Amino acid sequence: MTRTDADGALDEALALVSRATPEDGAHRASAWQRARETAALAGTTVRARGHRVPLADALGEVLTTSLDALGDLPSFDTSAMDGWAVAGPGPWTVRPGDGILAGGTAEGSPAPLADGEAVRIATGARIPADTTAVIRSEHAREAGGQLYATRTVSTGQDIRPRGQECRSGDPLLPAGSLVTPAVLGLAAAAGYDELSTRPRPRVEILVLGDELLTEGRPHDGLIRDALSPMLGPWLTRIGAEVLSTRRLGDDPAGAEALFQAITGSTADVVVTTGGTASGPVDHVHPVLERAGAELLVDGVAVRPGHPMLLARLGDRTDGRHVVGLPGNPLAAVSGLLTLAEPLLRALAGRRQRPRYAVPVQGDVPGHPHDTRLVPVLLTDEHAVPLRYNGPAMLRGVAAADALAVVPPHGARSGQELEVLDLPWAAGGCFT
Ligand SMILES: Nc1nc2c(c(=O)[nH]1)N[C@H]1C(S)=C(S)[C@@H](COP(=O)(O)OP(=O)(O)OC[C@H]3O[C@@H](n4cnc5c(N)ncnc54)[C@H](O)[C@@H]3O)O[C@H]1N2
Ligand code: MOO
Repeated sequence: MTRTDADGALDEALALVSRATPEDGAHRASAWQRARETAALAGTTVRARGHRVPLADALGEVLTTSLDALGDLPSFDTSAMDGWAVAGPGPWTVRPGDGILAGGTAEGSPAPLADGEAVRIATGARIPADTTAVIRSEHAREAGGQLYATRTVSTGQDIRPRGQECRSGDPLLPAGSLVTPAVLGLAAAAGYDELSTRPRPRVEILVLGDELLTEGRPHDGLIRDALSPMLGPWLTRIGAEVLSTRRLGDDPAGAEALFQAITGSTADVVVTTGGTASGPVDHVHPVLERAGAELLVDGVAVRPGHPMLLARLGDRTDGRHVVGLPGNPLAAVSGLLTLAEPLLRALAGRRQRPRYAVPVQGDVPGHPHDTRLVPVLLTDEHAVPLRYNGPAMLRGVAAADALAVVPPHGARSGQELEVLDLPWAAGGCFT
């Protein structure tokens, strides 16, 4: 998408989502799918950075330039099998000595074969000049210094010719490709030591709340902070570089610290938890307003998680983003999947996750107006909803493979529901 297209689409999305005026005045919530699109578009408009990194550090990043062949692959004619290199029709006279092994030789190229000559050769070894075929060891018999084929030999068999996979300069992968373990292997095979990639988006996590304990059992109205241990690893799994996770209080000093953290952060995305609702110590909205942030999403018609928000500081191309996750733990997961993941994927230059649907097992109750995200187990045939899916509960999601997207009014048994794989349950999670 060009900048202009992306800008236009973002404008359109924003016009639809912000400041909607429902008759009941209930909220200005974005529709769930629209909120995801807005988050993705917000990331798309940010100008891409690039860096060159050693191969291992590029895993999970996206190529900023195409991966072009630095030379021919294979770079020499290669034996595909252990056996014999032969020239011309048999039987052949066996060349004395150890044969040709994979790897370099002190003498450089192996000596050419004379017509009627055979030499032992290993898989991956260089083919001597004038070889016409390789015969697998199990398809030949050696007797009295002569080699006899036990099967018909066709010209060129079991020889991998130079350049079979690619010629120098051939594009192996386009810019924008995700660097997977297979890409690392290909890049190494092609002779690369470094790759040009887009750095992972940097994220800072701010966990708000005075009632949070960092160790021991909950007691006396205090609860354990469930989000600090969860969000860093989760965001890392979806491709972010997590710079820090800090806890801030709900008091005025906490609000000031939040303002300083949001305005002074060097991260591409600040993720906050808690303080998104309208309670007396819910500081996120006032702090964003004071910071001059633009609210791109202010509430989403999804349960749990409806107070989630997305804001931008600065302009579209260089701006930084704030994702405000609700404090209820499953509501925070909902915000992570609805806003943080699409934004981070776009900032990383990755395509959005492919959408797919699975029939649900059993009727699933719906919210009258809002989408529900419900933890499910995936079987070969069904998405099976799990209990303990309340906003304050992690028991369901901890046992789940995915979250099912349940439309307003619910779903009937067998109805196809979109599912959002959790990063550890789906294939392709290597970061
Ligand atoms: N008057 C209204 N009240 C509430 C609304 C509303 O629309 N109007 N929305 C409710 C919904 S829905 C949610 S979700 C929460 C969102 O609350 P906040 O984002 O402001 O979060 P807090 O009030 O700070 O905390 C809510 C809840 O979550 C617990 N919490 C917070 N942080 C953590 C943590 N790190 N680990 C574990 N649990 C955490 C906190 O103790 C509260 O129980 O607001 C509703 N209220
Ligand atoms: O929707 Mo709240 O987000 O119920 O937990």
